Amino acid sequence: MAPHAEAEASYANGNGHISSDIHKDLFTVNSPNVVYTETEIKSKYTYRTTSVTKTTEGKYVAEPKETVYDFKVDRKVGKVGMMLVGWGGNNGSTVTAGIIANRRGLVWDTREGKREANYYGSVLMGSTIKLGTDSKTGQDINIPFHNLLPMVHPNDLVIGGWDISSMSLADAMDRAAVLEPTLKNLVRDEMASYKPLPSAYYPDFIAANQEDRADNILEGSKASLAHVEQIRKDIRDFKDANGLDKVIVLWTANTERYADVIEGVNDTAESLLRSIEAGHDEISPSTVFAVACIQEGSPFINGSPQNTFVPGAIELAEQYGSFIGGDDFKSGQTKMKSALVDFLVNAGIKLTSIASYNHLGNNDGKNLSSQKQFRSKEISKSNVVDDMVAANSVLYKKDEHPDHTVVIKYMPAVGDNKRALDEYYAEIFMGGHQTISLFNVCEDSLLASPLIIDLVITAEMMTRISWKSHSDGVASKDYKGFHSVLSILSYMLKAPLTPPGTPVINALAKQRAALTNILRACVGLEPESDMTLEHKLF
Ligand SMILES: NC(=O)c1ccc[n+]([C@@H]2O[C@H](COP(=O)([O-])OP(=O)(O)OC[C@H]3O[C@@H](n4cnc5c(N)ncnc54)[C@H](O)[C@@H]3O)[C@@H](O)[C@H]2O)c1
Ligand SMILES: O=P([O-])([O-])O[C@@H]1[C@@H](O)[C@H](O)[C@@H](O)[C@H](O)[C@@H]1O
Repeated sequence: MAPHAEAEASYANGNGHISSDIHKDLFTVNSPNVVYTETEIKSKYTYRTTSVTKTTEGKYVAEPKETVYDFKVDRKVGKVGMMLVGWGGNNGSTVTAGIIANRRGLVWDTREGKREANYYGSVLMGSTIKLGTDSKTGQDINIPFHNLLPMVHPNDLVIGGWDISSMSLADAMDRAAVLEPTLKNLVRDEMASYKPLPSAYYPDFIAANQEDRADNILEGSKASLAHVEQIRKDIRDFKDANGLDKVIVLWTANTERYADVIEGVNDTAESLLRSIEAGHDEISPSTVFAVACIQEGSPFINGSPQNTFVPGAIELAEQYGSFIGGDDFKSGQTKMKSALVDFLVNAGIKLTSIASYNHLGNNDGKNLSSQKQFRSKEISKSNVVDDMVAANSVLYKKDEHPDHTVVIKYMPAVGDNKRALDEYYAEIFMGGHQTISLFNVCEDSLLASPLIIDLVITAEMMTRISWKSHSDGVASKDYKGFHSVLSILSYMLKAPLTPPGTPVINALAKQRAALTNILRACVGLEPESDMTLEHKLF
């Protein structure tokens, strides 16, 4: 029986697809540095970098460096829960319906004909990576990204969550007006059975125009230990009720205003916990969720632009060894920007102006029509070019950067189908100019939902990867997890959160390469190289 078919027989879990360790069935790495056991993949990996020193004459000395790591991957994925904050929103209801449709292999009628459930737009479920080259023909061998390591299949995710709106997921799906009625009707019964848990609602953090939705809230309009404990209990109850091994929590609720970072209030783990107990009004619902998840040991990801992870929250995550990640899904206009700016600047074209306008008519747009909430989004949408510009001292003097403006308008008529209009203006050879004008219709929730899946799958995977380093040829004693701040998630995010003091990378290609190559290293494979010397040196 073909290995894949064998896998089908041994892993089909009643949903008609292979779950658990798909990796084991598609490829193995034949290397003295990689060991497979029933429960683990262990690899010894040499990380090669170049250390650069500047001389007194202003020259550089480049020195190749090697660091040896041991990686260990737990092959047992287990049963995974995904709890969404803002579950009844456009993204929350859409991703839930999408997973149900995929799990059941649904096909529905549309004006353009029949459509099948898919995971398009998910980098893990919809794209491939180059495993290597064929030993005989030299041709690239590309495999589905999700086969690189054991990953939870989204069809297996058990979904729950919270919302300040009490609407069932079926009614929320109708309110969202994202999916075709023919599809909605196929998932309606299951969606109607889903009811969001009541949530923490502090009116000052989101637009006043959201108040009419807030009929499903916990008692108290400011941070409190009671809210933290209730959220922790909700996670435990969800885990117990569904026999889960772990729960990943993701914020897809409304964009909040920025919280002021205040010494003695939220600048340290201790001050943050004290402020929550005191009901300080500068502690946001999203930070309360982050604290609850950190203390419960559930990875927490922020899909919105606000500064949920105030310094105290990051310190708390480090103290607990819990994973956090964010901020703000990178779904459409900004995703395009992070690819286009990378291309232009790295082609030696001097981008001098970026005008980003968009209008949309969903509830997110309604919330963003309030200045304080828009400001959170403006920040995350504006900073995305900083690293690419700063890296090119040929085009830009120190602190020089393109003009960059971000405009978002609320236009109810277009609903979830955001219209993004961008103009990129650049200087080219000998005083010439290049003007690129883009009109990009982004069906926002259909672009964001696959990112939610990628963020949750990756965060879960990181809970099963540990490492230790070698010094003078001797490996350190114990394995440990990656840093609490999961910067590996940056490909899916506009404003990637990184460990304090480490650089932020926004260039889309670099972000995907980091995700790919870190996971390749976990099975002892070298970084993906497009040198193809084998096709040049012969
Ligand atoms: N393409 C995209 O859709 C995209 C891209 C990047 C970021 N985002 C961000 O994702 C978030 C969700 O987007 P959406 O289109 O689903 O918005 P939405 O307004 O449809 O959904 C947000 C949901 O959160 C709920 N909510 C608000 N405060 C809450 C709280 N304290 N606790 C629990 N629930 C709460 C609301 O009732 C609503 O149901 C927004 O912050 C948005 O900026 C979306
Ligand atoms: O990801 P992206 O398309 O650049 O940005 C989007 C904005 O253009 C949109 O106005 C906002 O409502 C979405 O939440 C999202 O942030």
